[in-house]
Amino acid sequence: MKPVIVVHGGAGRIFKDREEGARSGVTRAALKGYSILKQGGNALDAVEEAVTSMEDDPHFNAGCGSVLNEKGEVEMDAIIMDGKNLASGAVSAVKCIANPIKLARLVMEKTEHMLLTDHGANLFAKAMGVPEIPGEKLITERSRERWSKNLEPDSNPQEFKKDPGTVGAVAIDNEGNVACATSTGGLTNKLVGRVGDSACIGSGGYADNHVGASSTTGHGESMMKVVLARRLLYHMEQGMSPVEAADTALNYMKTRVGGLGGVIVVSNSGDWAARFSTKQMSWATVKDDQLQYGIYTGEIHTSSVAEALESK
Ligand SMILES: COC(=O)C[C@H](N)C(=O)O
Repeated sequence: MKPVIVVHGGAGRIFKDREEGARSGVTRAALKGYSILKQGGNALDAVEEAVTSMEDDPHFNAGCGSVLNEKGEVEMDAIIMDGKNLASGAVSAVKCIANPIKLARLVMEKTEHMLLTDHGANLFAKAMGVPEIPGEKLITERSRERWSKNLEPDSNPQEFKKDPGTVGAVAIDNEGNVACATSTGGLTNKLVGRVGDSACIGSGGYADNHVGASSTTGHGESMMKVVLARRLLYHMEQGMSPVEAADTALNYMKTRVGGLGGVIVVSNSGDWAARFSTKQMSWATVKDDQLQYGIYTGEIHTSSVAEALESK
């Protein structure tokens, strides 16, 4: 099987001054994940690496750069899933951790559980030797500014546009295993303790070697109502292509509950899609040593991996 990776850096509205940062952040993440796959690495390692790269990038609403809750703190959600055996691990409302996706992987691999939340997730991090960092280190000037303007959370899902930047990745490796990973700071001014789709299996992501893997972004409560990540894989099981399945699931979410969002997906035969019902979503993919990326509907830039690495 030829390896493929697809990543997203969040659906919503990306302000002009953030576009270049979002494009280079998603391409960097896709190239990092792909280089693991090219060296024979597995899909789980590739999606973890890609998401870690975007958690560390302050352009995105995940890890450093996360939006702030009503009390001005960062609380993050993340999930990772292995399509080989349907194992998955997640953390929700976790604080003071640089890379929630790594903690989610530890939940998957080192516990009998699938989701640890809030204080329990931090206790587990401590037990695993994951360093706690001051919460301030995750806060950027921009997220503080947006919080202090007291922007309401996006209670109207149809106008979902304020907090792009959730990150995610899906991949298939040369053994045909698929995996997904998703990580977010959630919604600005959310209530303390609010858990969104990105920590919930089937909503924020799903991976099954029998069909493929998906990672989602958008208005979390809407995505949870329609179980977006699993829904689109069902459509593929029913015979749709990744593009048709993604559009059908997004359209259902829009018409049924009025929610907007975006998805990335890779099938177990290596076909992929990056689709969104919001104005924008940053995404990038590498397949056959070719990088493609974009932000607006219809925008697709293409270059070889070699060219892309040279210009980095
Ligand atoms: C683009 O923003 C998001 O994806 C937010 C995330 N889905 C949440 O509701 O927590």
